[in-house]
Amino acid sequence: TYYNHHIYNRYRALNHHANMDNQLPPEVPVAKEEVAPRPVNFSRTFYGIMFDAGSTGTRIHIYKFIQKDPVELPVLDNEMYHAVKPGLSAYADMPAMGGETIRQLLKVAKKTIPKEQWIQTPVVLKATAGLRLLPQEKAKALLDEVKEIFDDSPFFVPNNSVTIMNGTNEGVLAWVTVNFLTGHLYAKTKRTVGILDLGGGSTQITFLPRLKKTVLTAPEDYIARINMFNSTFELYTHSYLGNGLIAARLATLGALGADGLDWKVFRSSCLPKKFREDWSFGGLTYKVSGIPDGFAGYKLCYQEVLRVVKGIVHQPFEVKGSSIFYAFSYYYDRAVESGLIDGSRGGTVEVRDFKKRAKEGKTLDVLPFSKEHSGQSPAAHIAQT
Ligand SMILES: Nc1nc2c(ncn2[C@@H]2O[C@H](COP(=O)(O)OP(=O)(O)O)[C@@H](O)[C@H]2O)c(=O)[nH]1
Repeated sequence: TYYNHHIYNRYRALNHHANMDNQLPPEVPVAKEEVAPRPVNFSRTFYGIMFDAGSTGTRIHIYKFIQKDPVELPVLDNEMYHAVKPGLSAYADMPAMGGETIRQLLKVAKKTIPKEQWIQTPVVLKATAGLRLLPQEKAKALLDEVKEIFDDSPFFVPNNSVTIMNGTNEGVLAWVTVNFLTGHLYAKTKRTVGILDLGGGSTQITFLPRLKKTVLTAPEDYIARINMFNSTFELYTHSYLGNGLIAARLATLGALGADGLDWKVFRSSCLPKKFREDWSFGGLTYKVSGIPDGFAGYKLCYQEVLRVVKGIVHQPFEVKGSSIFYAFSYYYDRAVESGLIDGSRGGTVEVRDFKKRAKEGKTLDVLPFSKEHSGQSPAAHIAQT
């Protein structure tokens, strides 16, 4: 989850109907319309600590804001970022060790933020698919551990500061972020861009439908209503849990949720015949391999992947046209890895470009959306946010 200071303030005005679980610190002043007397030399520096607890890693973002004027919005002055792997969910059976990763990351915050600011600096952790995929009691044990570490820290811990963010909020916030950064977020905006976020455990699609039919024919819980600029936006959004890149690969191998992990080897024609590795995800280790005496390649792999996504992918008619989507996270990583885009500049691709690369065997990757967007594909801007 990427936070930007303007968005951060805009979130305050954003009344998200779908149970917005984001807790905002009370310190951030809301811009007021009325003109206040301007104190001389008013300048305030403040910080915020945001943990993104993803399925493949935990990241800390330490934001420094400067507010030069009490009636102006604060400006983001700096962002400090640090990440650890694996993610919290890898410690499903040893929450104390999971908590230790958070303690280590908080050390970075202590080094970055001046001591006198600690007590008013809010610290928040939002977990995504990794924890959503765990049994409830294991996820809770991890969250409780993190909460204790936050409470022991010198930072300000708001209510509900350690939670699992739901998939709807994850998709909606990514859409707000990308549209803000690309300059599409303003009153009565019509020309917005969609987002495709491929995480390790889940994948999100969010866009502002142009056709009323899209809203009317979508499953009810795929439509999120958010209030911005005194109007309501009806967004199409869905998070496919278990269809992030890593989870979908394991599902393709028939390994996700399987027993006998100690002795079973999960095989797939998506992997080279002689391939053999141990893969760890969500605290479990899976032995995976190609099919040594069988075949490997696009066609067979495609059939395997199809079995995983068949019947679960909702395909709104309007995205089959020439819609623009910003694709990031693993979409970006895989596009760079397979040579479709430049790693530092990003680029524009069509879904069929991924398909072409997969056919050429340039990448081993499973593409959960390859079926959905086949044919007339929307252009995707692959962006690193
Ligand atoms: N664009 C962007 N990608 C990120 C950020 N943090 C993590 N990622 C990417 O997210 C992917 C991993 O997703 P993760 O958060 O572990 O899985 P999730 O729990 O299913 O959302 C990788 O491709 C990371 O490079 C970020 O701040 N910005």
